[in-house]
Amino acid sequence: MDVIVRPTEKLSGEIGALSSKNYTTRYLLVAALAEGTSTIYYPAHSEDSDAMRRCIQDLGATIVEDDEKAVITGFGSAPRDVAELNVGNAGAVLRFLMGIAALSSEVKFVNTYPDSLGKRPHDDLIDALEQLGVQVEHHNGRLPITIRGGKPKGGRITVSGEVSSQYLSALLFLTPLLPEDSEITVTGDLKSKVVVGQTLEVLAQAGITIEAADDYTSFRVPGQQSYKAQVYTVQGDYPGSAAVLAAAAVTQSDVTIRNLSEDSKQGERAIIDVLRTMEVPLTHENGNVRVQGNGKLKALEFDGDTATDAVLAMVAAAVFAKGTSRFYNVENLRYKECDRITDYLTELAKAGAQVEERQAEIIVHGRPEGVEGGVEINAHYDHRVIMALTVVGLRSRQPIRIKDAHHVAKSYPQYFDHLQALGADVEWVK
Ligand SMILES: O=C(O)C1=C[C@@H](OP(=O)(O)O)[C@@H](O)[C@H](O)C1
Ligand SMILES: C=C(OP(=O)(O)O)C(=O)O
Repeated sequence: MDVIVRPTEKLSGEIGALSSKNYTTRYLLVAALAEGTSTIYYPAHSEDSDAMRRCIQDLGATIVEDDEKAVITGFGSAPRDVAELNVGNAGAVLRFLMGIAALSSEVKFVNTYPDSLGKRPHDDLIDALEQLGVQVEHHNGRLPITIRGGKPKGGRITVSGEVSSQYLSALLFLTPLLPEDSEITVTGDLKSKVVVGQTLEVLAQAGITIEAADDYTSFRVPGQQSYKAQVYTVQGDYPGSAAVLAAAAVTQSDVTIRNLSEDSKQGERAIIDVLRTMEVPLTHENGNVRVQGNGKLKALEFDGDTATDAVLAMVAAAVFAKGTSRFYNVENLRYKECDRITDYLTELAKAGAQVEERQAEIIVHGRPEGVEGGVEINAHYDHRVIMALTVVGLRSRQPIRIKDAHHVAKSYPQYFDHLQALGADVEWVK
């Protein structure tokens, strides 16, 4: 399915934020790793969170769900034997479960998105699991991957943080269940460090003790721990909401998003400060973010690694800013659903944006006068490319057509419904 995005001058109205993807995947996982019954209020419903639901059920968890909550009875430290797991296109789900698969005798992760997740590297996690004596069969560090657990004991593990924080998070979920204590040392410059804070927050809520160095370069994890069954509530999602806020910022708008907590550990809450720095009129009170956009934005410089999943939305806003914006420290955007530097900038340039890439930077020469549009966009299987190009399309002179826009459902299936409710001229077409 494609989406046609037509120029839209005004957006107004109020929506509730979607539920956080990162917290949903984590709560589902820790609930599965507990032996009792946990309740998760307001879990996300999207392809990635459904992938975690499907896989933990395959591994022996039961889930009973209604509109408001998921009630999960876990398998504890003993996942059921399963021949294959299919994580769809979900990177975090894959990496977290590669860790947990070390508790099973043999699990094969299949490759259903050869042109997206199938291209992403997992070498650093494979290397760390091998240090625990786990056997891993892989294709040059990529899917399909078979993990043969063989009862790892724990001990000293070194993991690189250079490419993704998800490898470290995977080890933090696994090691508390091992018979011996573990010492994890992180080498290189840890990317997406803030997301590790979300992992530690959820582990603590699940009753797990971990001693973390302040800079996250080392962790001491006592072994023989057990995850406690708990009641969790999923907060609103900043990365997805960032795209809606960017849309409000580039149009004449009065848009409110509810349920975005001011003290969230999501790094992508930086969208608020970024838009403020860009001089977008905005308030954030009692979890309500209200943007009263006038279409005028000022360029900025920003360390993108602190808000990795909101960078594409920020860049889309910068396309219409006065001046040149620079998003630096973003090399790991190259290892996501697509190469979010080269592929994304190719699509932005097609739409008429003036952008430049460096190995670890995105540079945007803003065009306050708008861009031409009138093109077909390749989504590159990437929900965040789809959301960000939609923002650009709203302020293009000619409509743009985003091919295969259904991949937005990886994290935000209701994205276009939300935009339509705010008055955006967007339409699904076959
Ligand atoms: O741990 C997680 O849930 C995630 C970590 C981040 O990935 P990287 O650590 O690879 O940047 C983020 O981009 C992804 O959407 C979710
Ligand atoms: C990169 C993302 O997800 P993942 O790494 O879990 O596939 C994302 O949601 O933008």
